[in-house]
Amino acid sequence: MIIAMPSTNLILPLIDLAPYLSPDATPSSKATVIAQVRAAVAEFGFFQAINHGIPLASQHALIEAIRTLMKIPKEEKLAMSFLKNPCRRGYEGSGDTFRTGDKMHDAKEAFYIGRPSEKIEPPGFHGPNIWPSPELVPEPEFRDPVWSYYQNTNKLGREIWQLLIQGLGHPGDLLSRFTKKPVVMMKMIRYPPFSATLSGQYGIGAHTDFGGVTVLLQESGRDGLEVEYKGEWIPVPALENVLVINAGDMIASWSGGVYQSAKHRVINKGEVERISCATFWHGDLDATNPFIDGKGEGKAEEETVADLLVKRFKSQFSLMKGKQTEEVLKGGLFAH
Ligand SMILES: O=C(O)CCC(=O)C(=O)O
Ligand SMILES: [Fe+2]
Repeated sequence: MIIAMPSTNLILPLIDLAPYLSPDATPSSKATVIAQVRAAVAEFGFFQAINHGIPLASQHALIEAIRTLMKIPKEEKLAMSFLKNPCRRGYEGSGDTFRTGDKMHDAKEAFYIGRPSEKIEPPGFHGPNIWPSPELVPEPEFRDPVWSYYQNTNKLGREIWQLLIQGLGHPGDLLSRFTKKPVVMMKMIRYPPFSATLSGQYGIGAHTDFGGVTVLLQESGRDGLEVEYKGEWIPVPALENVLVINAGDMIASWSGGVYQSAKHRVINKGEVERISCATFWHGDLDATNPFIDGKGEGKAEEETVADLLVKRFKSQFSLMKGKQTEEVLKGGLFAH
């Protein structure tokens, strides 16, 4: 297989979040970080973050938990398939995702959890998470570290949203306008080694994230992520304790194009599997652009978070067997 090699020496900005997040942050140290984040996301749509507040032990435990889960027998994973789940939690098999325009299915496999709620309401969005039975994977080996990391990343996603909001000149607490019960989905991913992918197949094909803030943890040393910048692919190294943060299409649209939503893809060229975890921090299902005070006109401005989620699902699963797609859509399911 011929892989286009990244042809650039560019690196994504690396931002130290401590002067914003630490208890002794001052208005001026916070302003510096707000400006750095605004500049990075306006230019690249992405940045790398250090001193982000997620303990290293929590990151390591999560990576191990994902590795453990992915090793259980295939039929046990398929029994938890997200395609059968009424609120799109659970297991996505290799080959389940196919974006319109792609030549091949993604090689990755994934497992989703989200904000848990007892009731499935509305169908397709909010509901309980599913977990492997403790006999199969004891809770300390999956459920506990995953839930603990989810809470950490959920907290960080909120902070990043506030940084971006302030970068547009609004008070950070504008966030409360669209986050009463926000959709915050976490996708734990395994990319097979290069030798186990088909010729021409990507781990995850080029795409933009469609929603709000994405916080990505990569297993350190397992490179593979590339971000498009002015027609070139910038490789993003997988560094220990460095998170990769990016804005989705909804932020690009809500910000009137100030922030970019950049295309990115993953090719695992290594001879070992690659583990990563992306948290997608969106907003309330009925939220529309909070920056225009409900006065905006035109389709893009009226699109709700729920509309965007459904649209993405339709485009990613367009080539699934017809009947299955219909059933899944009827249930209001969607995917990232
Ligand atoms: O695994 C990665 O490095 C990127 C994942 C990603 O882009 C996504 O899930 O949307
Ligand atoms: Fe992505």
